[in-house]
Amino acid sequence: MEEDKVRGKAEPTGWPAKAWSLLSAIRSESPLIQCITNLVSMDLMANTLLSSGASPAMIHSADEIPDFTPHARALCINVGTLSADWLPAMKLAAQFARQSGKPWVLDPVAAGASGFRLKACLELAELKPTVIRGNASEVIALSKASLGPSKGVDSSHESTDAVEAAKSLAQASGAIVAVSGAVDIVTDGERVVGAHNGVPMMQRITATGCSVTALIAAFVAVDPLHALEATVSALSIFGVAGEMGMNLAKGPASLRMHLIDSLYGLDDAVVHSRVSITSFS
Ligand SMILES: Nc1ncnc2c1ncn2[C@@H]1O[C@H](COP(=O)(O)OP(=O)(O)OP(=O)(O)O)[C@@H](O)[C@H]1O
Ligand SMILES: Cc1ncsc1CCO
Ligand SMILES: [Mg+2]
Repeated sequence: MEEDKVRGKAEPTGWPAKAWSLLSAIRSESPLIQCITNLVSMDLMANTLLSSGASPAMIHSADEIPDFTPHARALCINVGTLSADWLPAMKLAAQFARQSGKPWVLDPVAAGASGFRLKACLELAELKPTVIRGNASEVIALSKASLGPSKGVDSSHESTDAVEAAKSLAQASGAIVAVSGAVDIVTDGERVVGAHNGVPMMQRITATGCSVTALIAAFVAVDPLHALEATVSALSIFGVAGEMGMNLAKGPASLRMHLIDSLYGLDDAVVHSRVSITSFS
């Protein structure tokens, strides 16, 4: 009973089967995912996508976007090391993705850290992202359109503190909103679903959040009509890879390696026994 309150209601609809079928689709279709991301995350993000079976391309020049973006199956935009000269390319890519009917995912890194960053994130959120994924502090800042308190790129809040902020951001933007943390929360503004996988050590590796945002783009690429289900599946699968990796890791650096290996090696049996997704409403 007590556990039900904390973890949500048991899910009868076969989430592990859904997560496995989407991961299998990524492995067989190898969707091309364009990433415009920060300078810290490029390596881990590209390797996360490759180990899932997707095909990453870290292409950010505005000169290339008209030719390239329409060929990508999905786009990931991350503002982590934002500067004024990158923002127009981000907006242009988002517009090309929309025009070509492709999903795109926004990671509003440190949205509350400065006025420049907050304004940029709010402008990007107006370009109709399919999914917005941030940590709790980022989602609260974006939802309230206000600065901090912020530890920069790390969260000062728990994901469960951000449920109402996530719902109102989803309603205002039309996006699925995902809040990462000990429990990953995903909402379309009405439904709220939680993924309970992962290990705390994942917070000790920079860019795990950025990388799971790109993984969400790959999951949404293979099931664009069910973005909420694809988003929660991606978060759960990444968490399962973290759990499996943690069995072999000695600390953050080796977890980084084993997480990638584990994502590559996930099989039907592990996914079915480990994926833990529940509905909150
Ligand atoms: N306490 C925790 N227990 C289990 N998993 C966690 C925990 N905290 C974070 N995670 C997982 O770690 C990953 C990164 O989430 P986090 O909230 O740290 O993102 P972030 O702050 O955007 O990270 P970054 O900016 O470094 O990319 C997610 O997959 C999330 O589920
Ligand atoms: C550490 C850091 N600083 C800007 S982006 C980034 C990666 C994690 O978001
Ligand atoms: Mg982040």
